[in-house]
Amino acid sequence: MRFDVVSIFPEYLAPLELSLIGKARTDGLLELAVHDLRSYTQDRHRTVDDTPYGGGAGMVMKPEPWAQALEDIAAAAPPAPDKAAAPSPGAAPARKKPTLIVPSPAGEVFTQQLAYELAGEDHLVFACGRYEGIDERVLEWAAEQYTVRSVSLGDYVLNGGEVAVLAMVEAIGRLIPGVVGNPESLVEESHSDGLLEYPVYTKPSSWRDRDVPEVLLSGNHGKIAKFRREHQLRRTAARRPDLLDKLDVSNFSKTERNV
Ligand SMILES: CN1CCN(Cc2ccc(Cn3ccc4ccc(-c5n[nH]c(N)c5C#N)cc43)cc2)CC1
Repeated sequence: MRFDVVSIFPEYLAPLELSLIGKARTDGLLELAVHDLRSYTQDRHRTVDDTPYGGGAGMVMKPEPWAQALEDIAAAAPPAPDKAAAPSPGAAPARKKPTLIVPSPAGEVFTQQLAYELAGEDHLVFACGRYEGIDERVLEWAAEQYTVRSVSLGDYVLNGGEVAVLAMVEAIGRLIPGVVGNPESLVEESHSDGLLEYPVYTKPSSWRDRDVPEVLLSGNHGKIAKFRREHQLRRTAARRPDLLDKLDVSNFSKTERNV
């Protein structure tokens, strides 16, 4: 998997050099390059924005620097075969388009399911907009050589796409085999089974007069699993009832439905 990120604030992406993603890069499990959009400008002021057509507050990001950057990145990327394309005898193997993720408050919401989907891609390119956004024609033009997806981190307003890209790269990168030491820890995660995760505890077993639930010290794995499942359901019902609506509760046991 290769990640390319374009931003006018490349230093914003420095945290991706740390921790799991940083180690995965060092170990060659993934590639990640951050590009300064201003290096694709042609004027001496390195201009990336201008006033919006139709009026309105703020500035809009000019299309040309984005086109230069995205052409450069697509051209530099090693060709990935399109495994889904039917081979045609005598023709060059079909190249899979890289995916361009454009963070936006107006995008489809980023979910764990989308993280899994994107973790299966060979090449993800992230366009971090700023100001009031990127000229819409860039997304239209980019569709010739990219699969373009506008994605939102959630229903709140940020000042640009960098924070969203930090979250998305971490959520996607950790799903790449080998990045997370113990793949088991990817199985029982919030949202992986549609429920929020259960509460976790560690030593000491008694802390400031608060004890770890006895069942967790029992060694009875059946009871522990039951305790954890019940607390997943309780927590989800209390904090995210919307997730329960999406689940097929017919495969819940009677007691689970009454938790
Ligand atoms: C006329 N007005 C009408 C209101 N719009 C709305 C608006 C448009 C951009 C911005 C700032 N910004 C620029 C690039 C960029 C990328 C992602 C996000 C973002 N915010 N929240 C998420 N979950 C995000 C993600 N992912 C924000 C961004 C702020 C507010 C502006 C134009």
